[in-house]
Amino acid sequence: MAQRYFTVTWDQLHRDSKALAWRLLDLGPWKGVVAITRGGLIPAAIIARELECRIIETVSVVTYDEETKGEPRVVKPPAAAGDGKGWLIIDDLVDTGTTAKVVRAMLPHAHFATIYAKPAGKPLVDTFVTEVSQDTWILFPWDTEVQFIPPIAKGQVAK
Ligand SMILES: O=P(O)(O)OC[C@H]1O[C@H](OP(=O)(O)OP(=O)(O)O)[C@H](O)[C@@H]1O
Ligand SMILES: O=c1[nH]c(=O)c2nc[nH]c2[nH]1
Ligand SMILES: [Mg+2]
Repeated sequence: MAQRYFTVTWDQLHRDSKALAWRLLDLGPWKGVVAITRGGLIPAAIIARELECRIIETVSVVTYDEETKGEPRVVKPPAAAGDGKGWLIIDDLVDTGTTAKVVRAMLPHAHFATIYAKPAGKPLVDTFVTEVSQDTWILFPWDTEVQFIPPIAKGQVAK
C-alpha cells in the first residue's frame, strides 16, 4: 500500500504532457505514437496534438487492479508499429517497470516516454518529466473527483 498520494489535476496533467512534448520535439520525426492503454491514452492524445502526429496505435497491457499488482497481460498488441523503429510509446507513468518491460519487448526500437516515473521503473524510460518516490501512489484525474475535505484542525487524529 502506498505511503502517500500525489494528486494530479486535469490542468496539471495537460501542463506536464506538454512539457513532455517539448522534450520529444527534437527527437522526432515520429512515424506515429503508440499509447499504452488506458493510462497512456490522454497523454498520448495531448502529445500527438503538440507534435502534429496523426497516427496513433494502441497496445493494451493490464497489470493492476486498482493498487494491486498482478501478472501483466497483453490484451491487444501494437500491430501497426512493427519493431517500433521511428515510433513513440507513451504511458502515464512507470512504477515497477513491469508494463514497460513487456511493451519494450514487443517494440524494441521505439522511444519510450512517460510523464511520471518512479525510481524502479526509471531505467526503462527514455524520456520523462517528473520523478516521484517509490512509495507514492499517483492519483490521476480520470480516477478521482473533487470532494469536500474537513478543515485540518477537525481532521487531525489524536496522538
Ligand atoms: O510500471 P508498472 O508497475 O507496470 O506500472 C505502470 C503501469 O500501471 C498502470 O496501468 P494499469 O495496469 O493500472 O492499467 P490502466 O492503464 O488501464 O489503468 C499505469 O498506467 C502503467 O501503465
Ligand atoms: O493510477 C496509478 N497510480 C500509480 O502510482 C500507479 N503505479 C502503477 N499503476 C498506477 N496507477
Ligand atoms: Mg497503464
